[in-house]
Amino acid sequence: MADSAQAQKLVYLVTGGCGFLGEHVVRMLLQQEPQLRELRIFDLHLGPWLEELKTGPVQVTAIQGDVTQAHEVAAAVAGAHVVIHTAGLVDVFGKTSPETIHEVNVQGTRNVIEACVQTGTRFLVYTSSMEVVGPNIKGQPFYRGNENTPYEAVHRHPYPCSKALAEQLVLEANGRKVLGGLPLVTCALRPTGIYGEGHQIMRDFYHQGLRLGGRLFRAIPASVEHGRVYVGNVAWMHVLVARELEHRAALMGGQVYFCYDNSPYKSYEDFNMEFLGPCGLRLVGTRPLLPYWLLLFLAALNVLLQWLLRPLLLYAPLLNPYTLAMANTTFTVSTDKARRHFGYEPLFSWEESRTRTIRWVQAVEGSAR
Ligand SMILES: NC(=O)c1ccc[n+]([C@@H]2O[C@H](COP(=O)([O-])OP(=O)(O)OC[C@H]3O[C@@H](n4cnc5c(N)ncnc54)[C@H](O)[C@@H]3O)[C@@H](O)[C@H]2O)c1
Ligand SMILES: CC(C)CCC[C@@H](C)[C@H]1CC[C@H]2[C@@H]3[C@H](O)C=C4C[C@@H](O)CC[C@]4(C)[C@H]3CC[C@]12C
Repeated sequence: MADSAQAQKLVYLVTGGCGFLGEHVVRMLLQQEPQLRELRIFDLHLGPWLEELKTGPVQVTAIQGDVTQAHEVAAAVAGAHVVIHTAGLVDVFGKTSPETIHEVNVQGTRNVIEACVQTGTRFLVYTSSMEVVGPNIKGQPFYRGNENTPYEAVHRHPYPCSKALAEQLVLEANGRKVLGGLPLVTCALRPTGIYGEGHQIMRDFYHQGLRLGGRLFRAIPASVEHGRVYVGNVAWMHVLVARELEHRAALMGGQVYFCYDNSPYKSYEDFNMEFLGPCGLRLVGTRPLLPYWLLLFLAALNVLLQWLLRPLLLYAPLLNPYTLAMANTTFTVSTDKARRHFGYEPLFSWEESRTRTIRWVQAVEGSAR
């Protein structure tokens, strides 16, 4: 991002820095970005682990704030060289209202962009999602596609709708003049399903398997491929993009990149078993135990129950028509755009990613006892 004369001069801001991905981005920056002077971590909920970071050579500034509040965002952005905007509401289970998802993901992103423009920050990296592309509502497969693969991106669910709108805002902001007259340089990273240490849904599946006597029951055909990428590699891509945006602004500005690594192409459940298997769980069935129409019926029933129970309690199971469509539609990427544009190579091999994730699940198991 800068030459050696600027060593230890840079100020970075990570929004959502206490989330699953955000924490990995924060730790990766501290390990891999020697030019960092100050790292600002902006989140609605600050984690206690931030304290341990404050003893290192880089000034770590924790900022409790809300991306929907423009003044809070502007105060955090002022004076930062780079903003990595990972904050977002990730909800495909109906826990939050569509309005709130829109407010956080779209208005929050708009606030980040405006803060960059108003305060003179020139480099903005946005964490988008594969869901900006698909799977679409028609359930059409996206088989090992890349950033240029034609695909009918049609969304109805609030989460992908919000991510698509926010990504569009970020890309359109590329080239806008920021305070001081220089152009804003933006780009968007689109992870597929992220896994690794801290992945809440993996934890949920693990606990569900324990409750079912060490078994999970196959619901999705093994032939349906679902793209997955290790969190450490996604974090590494963010760090590299942030570093290279200045030098390669003409090439990278306004671009989108899928996040990828060497994780194998598998179905969602078979992929999870790469970690849950060594932790003692078994996936029962070589074929789905329930026919698809019955799963669809149960998914629809869950929506009805969620609606009926809403006045009393929050019922938000993993299975609903949207998550079923996500898991049951092939969506995998195969691309080298990040390597060509900014020299990305995965920092963690598949074996390392797998070992680290298994170790983490085992630690979750230990702490649950
Ligand atoms: N997890 C995945 O598989 C995945 C895949 C693709 C893209 N993404 C994207 O990556 C980003 C991070 O996702 P994650 O899985 O780490 O989710 P996460 O929920 O673990 O992290 C999001 C963080 O944003 C913070 N946040 C939420 N609302 C906020 C607000 N109003 N103001 C400030 N901070 C707020 C949360 O407190 C949390 O720490 C999101 O933008 C998500 O859309 C995630
Ligand atoms: C049919 C059930 C038995 C299985 C349900 C699995 C379901 C909870 C999983 C399947 C696919 C998962 C999503 C996918 O990995 C990608 C993303 C993109 C990201 O932006 C947010 C998370 C999300 C939606 C995953 C959520 C959990 C899903 C739907």
